[in-house]
Amino acid sequence: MSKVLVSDPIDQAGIDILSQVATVDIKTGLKPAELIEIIGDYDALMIRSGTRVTEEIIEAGTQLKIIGRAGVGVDNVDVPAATRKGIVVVNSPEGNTIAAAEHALAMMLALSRHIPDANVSVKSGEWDRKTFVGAEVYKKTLGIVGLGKIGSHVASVAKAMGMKLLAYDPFISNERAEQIGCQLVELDLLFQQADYITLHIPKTPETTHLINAATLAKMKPTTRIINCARGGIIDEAALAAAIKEGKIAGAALDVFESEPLGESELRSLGKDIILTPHLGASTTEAQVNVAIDVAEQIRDVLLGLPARSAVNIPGLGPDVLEELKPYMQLAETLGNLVGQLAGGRVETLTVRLQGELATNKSQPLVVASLKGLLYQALRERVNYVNANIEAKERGIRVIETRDASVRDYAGSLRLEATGTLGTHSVTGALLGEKEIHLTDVDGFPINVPPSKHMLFTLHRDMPGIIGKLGSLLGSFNVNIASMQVGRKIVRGDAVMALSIDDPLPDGILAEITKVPGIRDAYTVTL
Ligand SMILES: NC(=O)C1=CN([C@@H]2O[C@H](COP(=O)(O)OP(=O)(O)OC[C@H]3O[C@@H](n4cnc5c(N)ncnc54)[C@H](O)[C@@H]3O)[C@@H](O)[C@H]2O)C=CC1
Ligand SMILES: O=C(O)CCC(=O)C(=O)O
Repeated sequence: MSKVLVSDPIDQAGIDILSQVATVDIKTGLKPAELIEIIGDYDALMIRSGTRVTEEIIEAGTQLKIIGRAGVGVDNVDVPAATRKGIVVVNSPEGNTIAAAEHALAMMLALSRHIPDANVSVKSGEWDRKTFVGAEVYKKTLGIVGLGKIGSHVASVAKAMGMKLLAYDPFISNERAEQIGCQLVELDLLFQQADYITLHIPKTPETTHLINAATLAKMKPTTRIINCARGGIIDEAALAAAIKEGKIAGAALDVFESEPLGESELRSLGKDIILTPHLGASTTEAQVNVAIDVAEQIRDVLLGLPARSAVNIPGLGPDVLEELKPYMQLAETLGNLVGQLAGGRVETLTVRLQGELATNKSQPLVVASLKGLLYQALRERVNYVNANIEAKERGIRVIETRDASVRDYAGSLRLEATGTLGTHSVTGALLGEKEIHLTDVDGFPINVPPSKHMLFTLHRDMPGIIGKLGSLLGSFNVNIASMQVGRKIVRGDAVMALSIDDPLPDGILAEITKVPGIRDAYTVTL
């Protein structure tokens, strides 16, 4: 019989499901070394946010087939390490949406009316009605950063409370925002105008310290911030200073840069701050939902069935998967690339399946393309199962076309993304069994393997331009690994594709477009 280790408190409903197919051991509060010592005995690990599943733990899990995260965020799991070992990582994308949204709303109201401190005051025998005069949320402006599942629910309740809604989410369409009753605005405007700011975004390199001394300085002295998303999106030292100096009115935090919260200035800010110990998902209902959702997936995977919310491995039949696997990687890479070239908000993605891919069997490649396209927005939380729904929610129209007559390669894939900043296209194929090559960018033929950091330029094909670009990059200490020019006619327009060793330093793109003859430059990280 399989063995499952449950290392965080999980609702009994989940344990009951696991017990149908496995021996279940519940061992909470294990230290990393203790977990490493025992994990080798288990086929599955079920966690909440308390267990950090590091690469070391994954390496020690020699029998592990699946890691189940009873919740949304999988940032406490080293997903790439699990993927490398062929371990499925599953989560529950929707089981705690309402709980987290309600917690954010409760925090907003509690902060406005000083409920926690007033409660403590009465319980200690006082009757102080002066200290706790609050503010109404009615007719105030709520700025929602991240209009996904939780942000959208917060929006609909806040609307009913008479609040004006601004939102910032670069991956959501205006139509979708309007449906929810929000006006999409740039982040700076949201910071300047909002009376309340609530964060509902993942923690990514782009969102880390999104709230910092500089952005706090843009806010009104009456602004209150709520973070029930992830610790680290707010620079806690800068927040504490801003509250102390009266630059903003207060904050309510459920999540912290380091959890459990240790010594922190945040604890000393009195009634202007509310702190809860990562309780967003802690409702009876949500805990039942996520426990069932994840336990069912663990049971299925242990029975050899696909998982419905795998964040790393598609829930497709193994035979189809085996055949399409190299092309799935191609589709994801092209989706990620074309999304970054298009920039802004993508409205339409056209996927053309060419040559031997022009069959119904290749449909998963459309999903894989979408997964790649959405990677910048959702990181490891977009998967083959939710990519379609996530695209639909963002108002992205997907057009699928087939052309069996294209025979340059056995099979190739062309993606075209149209968005608020224009249209871009990329084509790719496999060389040999699985070596990915980009064969066309924006209609210009090239033949380069994608690399982690790339730079593309659109320029006039004229003498000296390559040298100038090379010297400019050199002056910024950017090392070029390879470079290729694609052109249709001599001295016409051309595309240059460069693989570079490191990400481009800030500000250099603007310098590149100042080089005479270079019209546009794009940098991507794959
Ligand atoms: N406190 C708690 O106990 C809980 C916390 N969470 C956290 O709440 C957050 C939101 O969860 P969901 O709404 O379920 O996720 P979601 O994926 O439905 O929504 C996230 C939204 O953020 C947007 N986004 C991504 N990068 C962005 C950026 N740089 N700027 C603005 N928007 C950006 C995405 O387009 C997406 O619409 C996650 O971080 C999740 O881990 C979720 C449940 C419980
Ligand atoms: O498991 C928990 O209580 C935390 C939930 C959470 O943060 C999430 O689902 O992302």
